[in-house]
Amino acid sequence: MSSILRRCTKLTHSGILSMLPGSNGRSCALQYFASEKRYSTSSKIKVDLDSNTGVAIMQFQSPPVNSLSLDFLTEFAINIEKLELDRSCRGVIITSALPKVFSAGLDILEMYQKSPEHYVEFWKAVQEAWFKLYGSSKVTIAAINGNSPAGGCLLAMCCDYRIMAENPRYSIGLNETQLGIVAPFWFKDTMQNVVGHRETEKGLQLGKLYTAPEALKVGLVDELVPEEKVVSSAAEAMSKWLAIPDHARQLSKSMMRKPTIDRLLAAREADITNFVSFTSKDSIQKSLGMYMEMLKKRRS
Ligand SMILES: CCCCCCCCCC/C=C/CC(=O)SCCNC(=O)CCNC(=O)[C@H](O)C(C)(C)COP(=O)(O)OP(=O)(O)OC[C@H]1O[C@@H](n2cnc3c(N)ncnc32)[C@H](O)[C@@H]1OP(=O)(O)O
Repeated sequence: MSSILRRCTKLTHSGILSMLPGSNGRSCALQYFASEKRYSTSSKIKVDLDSNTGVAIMQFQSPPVNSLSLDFLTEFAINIEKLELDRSCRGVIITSALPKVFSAGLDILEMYQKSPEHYVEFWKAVQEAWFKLYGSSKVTIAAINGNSPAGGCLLAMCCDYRIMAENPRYSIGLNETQLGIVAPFWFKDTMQNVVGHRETEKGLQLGKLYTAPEALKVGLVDELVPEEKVVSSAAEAMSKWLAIPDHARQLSKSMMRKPTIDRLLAAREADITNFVSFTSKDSIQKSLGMYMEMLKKRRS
């Protein structure tokens, strides 16, 4: 990994990168990885695995805002599973290829005016993505280079380490209550495991979107770096995590996360039933419809 950083630094200093369109530290890291094995070319997510370092970079590329649709979540779970089974992969960096947004969270359209059967399928995909990422034995680092509300925040919180762009206009948090919906218990558990009980209680009730500096202060993210350095800093952090023997780190991770995973495993079906009956309520549909309208108005 340090070879990646040395190479990035060399290129930046030599000015070669500045001759490339849209070049910056972020693209340097991406270009380096891109020169390695293209792991997957699915439409919404790109994965490149560097066979020398064992580090994969997963880039979300689903315009306009990387919302977590059924298709996106399915692709995501498949990619994480594939990397999990690949013994040559030791770590995964998750980031966005789109400007200003890491992920806008669950795709609201998947929860709006659809059939109960669709809600079941969608929620199973949300659960599956969480099981795969939260339960991954690999080192997972979120390189958060844009806004990351709700489900986007959940994905980031599932990772072992979070690095966010220090842009104060970017925010992250579980803002579900602002939409009139309630984050399920395992979203809450995941947040509580990151920032503790008190901050989760405040954050969840208020549906708080933390600015990048606020997120650092409460421990929702671990580092803030200039936007162009988010991916290279993630690569740097990754090298520290990979210096620990895999078996010892993996057992420690599993020991910390197993109770949280077991809790959803035991309540998987009930959680789906709850989601479907909650989402199907007229009042919830009304709230979601109004929220989508608000997003559109804000744009115009
Ligand atoms: C008792 C308990 C039982 C359990 C019950 C469970 C209940 C369900 C729990 C489900 C939990 C849900 C978690 C979620 O993830 S909900 C999603 C929350 N997401 C948000 O609130 C983010 C909304 N989006 C934004 O704030 C902004 O888009 C942005 C991410 C900051 C980006 O801003 P931007 O200015 O760059 O882009 P913008 O113009 O706003 O958007 C572009 C188009 O994209 C559409 N869009 C945005 N977000 C979503 C989304 N999440 N899903 C679908 N579509 C989205 C937006 O409407 C624009 O569309 P258009 O171009 O105008 O048509």
